Amino acid sequence: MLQVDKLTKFYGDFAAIENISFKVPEGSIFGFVGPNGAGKSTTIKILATLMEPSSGTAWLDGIDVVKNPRAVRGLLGYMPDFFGVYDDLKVTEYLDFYGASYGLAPARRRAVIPDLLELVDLSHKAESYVDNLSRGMKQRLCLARCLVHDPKILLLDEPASGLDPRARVEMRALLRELQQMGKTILISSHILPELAELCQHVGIIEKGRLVASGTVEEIMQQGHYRKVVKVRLLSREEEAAKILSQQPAVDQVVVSEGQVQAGFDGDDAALAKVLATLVNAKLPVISFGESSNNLEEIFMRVTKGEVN
Ligand SMILES: Nc1ncnc2c1ncn2[C@@H]1O[C@H](COP(=O)(O)OP(=O)(O)OP(=O)(O)O)[C@@H](O)[C@H]1O
Repeated sequence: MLQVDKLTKFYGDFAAIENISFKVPEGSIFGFVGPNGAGKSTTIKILATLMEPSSGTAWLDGIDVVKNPRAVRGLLGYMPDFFGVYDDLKVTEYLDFYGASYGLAPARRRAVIPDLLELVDLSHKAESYVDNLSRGMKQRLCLARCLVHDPKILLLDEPASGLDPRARVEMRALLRELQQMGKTILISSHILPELAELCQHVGIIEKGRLVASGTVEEIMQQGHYRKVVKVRLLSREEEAAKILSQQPAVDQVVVSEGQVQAGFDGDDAALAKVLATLVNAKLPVISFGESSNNLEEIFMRVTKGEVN
């Protein structure tokens, strides 16, 4: 469990973050979303004990990051948003170096490194020089490095930045695997749809302030966001649009690009009734679902200052 309480950080007179509070339940993935310069890296560096806050604090597994940074370090794995240069260091040597830094005995390091390389799919690169790896491979190696001491909590600052679509999918799969291994994960990103799919909880930060946090569902309730429902049909879209606009909790029905889209303000049971109505009218429905871009829509509205 990770708990952040009224965290504030000034650089001189400038407040990079102000009064940030949120909780990440044990074993869950928390998406920390915000535009460039919003204060994500500053927050993560404080959690990683690399920087002290001006006020407020955070607890990792109940341990205060300000009062007891040494104890916290053993619990966390931190992946920064950029890499250093590692001349003449092979992949295995790199992990061995980090293992030694964490105080792992040589025998333990020899046992753990092949497992880590297998986890991040780099076994075939064990004897390659780090500088010769592709960007995606370097990101995965950096993730392996965070895991060398088997931390409970991972703080990942834009782990998918600069990756191509395939490498992003692979990174997501890897993060899911780590969650299944029981890790609690905080991941920052501005790639919103991919976070919506991966994270159970999100926090949206803008200009140093947390403007929304909770599950995507909770954020939608807090801000009175409507869901967006999309329906694809073989034909008779106009008829479907008419039926939809007569349903309670449905508004702003539009037909575009062969599908019907509508705003919807209700729970899952109400949504199931809407689908049943379309099917009972014998409309040829191919697919019916909520927009996968909900988080993106929320983010755009929240950071435009339309709410809060
Ligand atoms: N050492 C520093 N001294 C002064 N200002 C800083 C320092 N580090 C960061 N800032 C400023 O604090 C604000 C927050 O920066 P931070 O790096 O935390 O944002 P971020 O959300 O991680 O952005 P990005 O996604 O671009 O990394 C920015 O305005 C940045 O310019």
